Amino acid sequence: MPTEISRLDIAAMVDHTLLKPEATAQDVRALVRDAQDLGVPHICVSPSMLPLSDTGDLVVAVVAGFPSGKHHSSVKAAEARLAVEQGAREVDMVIDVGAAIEGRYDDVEADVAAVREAMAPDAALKVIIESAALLASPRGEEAVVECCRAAERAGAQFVKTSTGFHPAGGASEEAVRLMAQTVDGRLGVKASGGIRDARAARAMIAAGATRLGLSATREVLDGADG
Ligand SMILES: O=C[C@H](O)COP(=O)(O)O
Repeated sequence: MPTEISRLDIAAMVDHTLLKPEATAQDVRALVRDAQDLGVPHICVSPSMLPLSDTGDLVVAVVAGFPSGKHHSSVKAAEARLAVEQGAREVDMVIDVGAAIEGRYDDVEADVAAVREAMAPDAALKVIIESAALLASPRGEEAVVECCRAAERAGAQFVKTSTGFHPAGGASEEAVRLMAQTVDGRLGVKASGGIRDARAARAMIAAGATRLGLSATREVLDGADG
């Protein structure tokens, strides 16, 4: 295990995340305070929580088409546009996983492109491919690789493993490694879903993750001390 990955290294990669349906405005205020207290640079929240105040230097990410990805592309695009207008600097969109399972990668690309075009050029787009569901599907690794390629062709800045809400599971080292090999440094790779301790976080970074989506940020960072 690469113990040379320090707490600071991990913290710099974290999107401190609150996407639970029952989240309140008070919970989001606590998320912002936690992020500032823990020294993480980004937070990730649901669209209805915007606009936020008193976020200081925090980069705000908002999800679109979350969590099913089964929204019309124009709806995902409208969510992304509004989020950026309301102060988000990053958008985490969910693909239509069923389209990928059917091998309709051009449709995946068009969906991502619609969202990318709706966003200001300097805002970053992350594309959630629900890697555990794709790896469990008949096309397996091909679907992961082709979705990463579709995201890149459509102009995304990151590929992201998981919503954290899919029954197939969240991030795995296998998925992160495959995604990182596919984008080969041209895009970032965000590992998210089920990362609960420092050991898992370090394993994801060693596999090629450049960003971590965590709701258990405090537990992960506390475990990375020393
Ligand atoms: O996008 C981020 C995920 O929803 C976070 O998942 P988690 O609650 O399993 O850390």
